[in-house]
Amino acid sequence: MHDGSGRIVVQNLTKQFGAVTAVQNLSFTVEPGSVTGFLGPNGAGKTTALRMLLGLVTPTAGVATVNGRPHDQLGNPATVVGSVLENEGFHPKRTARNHLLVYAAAVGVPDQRVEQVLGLVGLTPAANRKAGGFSLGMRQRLALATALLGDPQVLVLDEPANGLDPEGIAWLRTFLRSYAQQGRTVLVSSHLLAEVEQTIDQVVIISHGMTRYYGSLDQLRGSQQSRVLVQPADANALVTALRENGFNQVEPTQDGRVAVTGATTQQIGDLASKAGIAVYGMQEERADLERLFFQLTSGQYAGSQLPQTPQYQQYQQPPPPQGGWGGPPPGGQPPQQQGYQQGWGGPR
Ligand SMILES: Nc1ncnc2c1ncn2[C@@H]1O[C@H](COP(=O)(O)OP(=O)(O)OP(=O)(O)O)[C@@H](O)[C@H]1O
Repeated sequence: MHDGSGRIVVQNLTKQFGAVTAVQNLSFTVEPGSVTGFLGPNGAGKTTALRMLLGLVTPTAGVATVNGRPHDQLGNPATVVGSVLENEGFHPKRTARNHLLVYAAAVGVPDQRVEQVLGLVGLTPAANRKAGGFSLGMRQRLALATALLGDPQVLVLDEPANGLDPEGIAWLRTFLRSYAQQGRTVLVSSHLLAEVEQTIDQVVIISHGMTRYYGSLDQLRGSQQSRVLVQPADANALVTALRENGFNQVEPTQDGRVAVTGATTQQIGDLASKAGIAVYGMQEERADLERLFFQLTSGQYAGSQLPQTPQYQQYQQPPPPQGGWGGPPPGGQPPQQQGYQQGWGGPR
């Protein structure tokens, strides 16, 4: 059984491997009922952070808890947190069902649970096949089935989309969302925002072992000011009219259009109509999340300091454990930038 809420709290977590600081003062909170992406480029410190959360690596400083307790104080951890950290080797000659039966006995759940988890991950038809002949995608499903044996409140998955075909990714997306909708906590790492963008609602972005941003994906998206590209009959007249009405972020483009930031299509349309300027089309540019993700994390490869985009201040304090998804720290403007990360395998 799981007690408490399934909340994950990471506070000032640090891991030093000799001269290498893999994780540096990392703080974030993951609330139940949502899918949270744990994002960062390769080497950002994702796996190390997840391993500390799962009690596999001892922190140099700081603490990571589930339901307010470090992993080693969870009692029977398999019933609280299920994880898939890396592509652990399954015994190649053992069938999927037998593999699960062995682990079911180890975590103290009845054999019937094996049939349930096989069904949950869509592996029932392959239950009697040997894991040695499985594709990467099937091995990932088997790893997930193993993590689900204890019916955990919290799921922690490191790069779960690796090796899955588009159908598998769509399946995983639906599975994780419905898992979270049951009030459970899902934390999924990835180094590709696009891979998890449609699955997650919350995001923790790390780079250089530090949190760069955490909060809602919508808020991150909303922080990117979108532009409207307007095709008017008279570009100069529209620029003048917009500026006269207080819209100063207005630029004519080389193809005769006008790029407007900070105004809605309705505001622009109304204003053009009042000024008697015909408008033949308007196109709203979507916020480019990928670009923002790159901006937040690229310093890692450039060897530079944290990006200092004005609207992203360096994140200083973890938010209080309660009060939703971290979001920006109190008083801060969204999104907050701080210092920074990710695998699959069976139970520990
Ligand atoms: N056992 C270890 N000994 C020394 N350095 C380590 C060890 N484990 C990780 N590191 C280093 O810590 C940093 C973070 O590694 P980590 O594997 O946590 O990053 P990651 O974000 O998971 O990367 P990836 O996406 O490539 O798996 C890297 O520089 C890595 O080389």
